[in-house]
Amino acid sequence: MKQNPPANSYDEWSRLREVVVGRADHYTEHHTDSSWMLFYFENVAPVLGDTAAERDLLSIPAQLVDELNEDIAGLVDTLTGCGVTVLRPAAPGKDVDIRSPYWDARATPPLNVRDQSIVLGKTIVETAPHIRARLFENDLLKPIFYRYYEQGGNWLSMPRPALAAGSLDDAYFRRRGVDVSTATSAETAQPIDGLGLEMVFDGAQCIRLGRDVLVNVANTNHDLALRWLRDNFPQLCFHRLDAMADNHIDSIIVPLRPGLMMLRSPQYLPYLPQALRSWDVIYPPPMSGPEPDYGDFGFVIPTASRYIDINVLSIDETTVVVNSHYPELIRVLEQRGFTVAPVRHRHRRLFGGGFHCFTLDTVRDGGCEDYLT
Ligand SMILES: NC(=[NH2+])NCCC[C@H](N)C(=O)O
Repeated sequence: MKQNPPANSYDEWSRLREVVVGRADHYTEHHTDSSWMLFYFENVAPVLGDTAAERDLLSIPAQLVDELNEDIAGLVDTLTGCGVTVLRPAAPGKDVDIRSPYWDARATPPLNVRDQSIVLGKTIVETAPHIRARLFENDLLKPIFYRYYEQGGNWLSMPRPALAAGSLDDAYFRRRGVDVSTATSAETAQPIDGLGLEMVFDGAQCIRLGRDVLVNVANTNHDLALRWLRDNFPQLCFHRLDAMADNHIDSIIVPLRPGLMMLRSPQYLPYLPQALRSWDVIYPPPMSGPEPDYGDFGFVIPTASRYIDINVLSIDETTVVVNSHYPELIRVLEQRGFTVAPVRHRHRRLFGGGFHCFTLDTVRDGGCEDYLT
């Protein structure tokens, strides 16, 4: 009988053996409470404007969810066809409301499984959610995490944040003179006496390069998490990227193999550790296709930027899964000698993620190597 391997995932590019692919069943609402608004502020503020505070459940047309699920099925088929074992979270229920002593929220399905966990070598780390609606999302991955634990892997969790009123830091925006009061004035949670800013952090704020891990730190919530990572993983070298983005960085920097990365634009080079700046860079080509037209669906808002399509998933150092709706990038990668597995992903801007976000690579061949010296 085939023995399941323990988790082993140190980088973003070595041969992929096992991966969790998220699921979007019943993803027909965004609960736009203050924690959601603050997290997606850069994406949604230009569209929502001052009306944000009045909206609570923002509905997503069922047809778009169905199409998303078709595209995810295509991703699963492609990965399976490439010899990768695909694992899926347990099925989320419909209209699941969750409640803590300080707030309530409509639970988010486990679609962007990159966000609430990070695999650091043989250890699965559950991170500390920013968005209240996501606090129990990982419960649906626990069957998988137990499987790896039983194979001898380690499993850690950052302290679970209360996400009470006042837990989240808006320093990233204050530094830039951006007024986030449309997000924060919509606060409906209760405070906890004496609790200040908490440790709050998503796995997708990290990019793994073997022994070295890039960590985007944009505020005190994230700084607390960086300290936790350093204390718990003394064998790894965490590089602090100072506010390179509001939170996730996997639509900005995507290492493709040692010595080669994709980078959103040269303006991000100064944020990177010196050793990485000498890597060869592919800058994403302009997209010629039109933006999807959602006019017929009434009110839909983007939770990802137009750069979300650089969020590719590597199967190995020469094979990448890329959105078939971005033929310009496919061409550039092929010219550089990559084999591209194209997969259709129509609604990537509506659900906050591309193929890297929708996946959690639990087993890859690579080890704890030093690729920076
Ligand atoms: N792991 C993720 N969910 N990453 C998505 C990052 C999207 C990024 N904030 C953008 O708008 O481009």
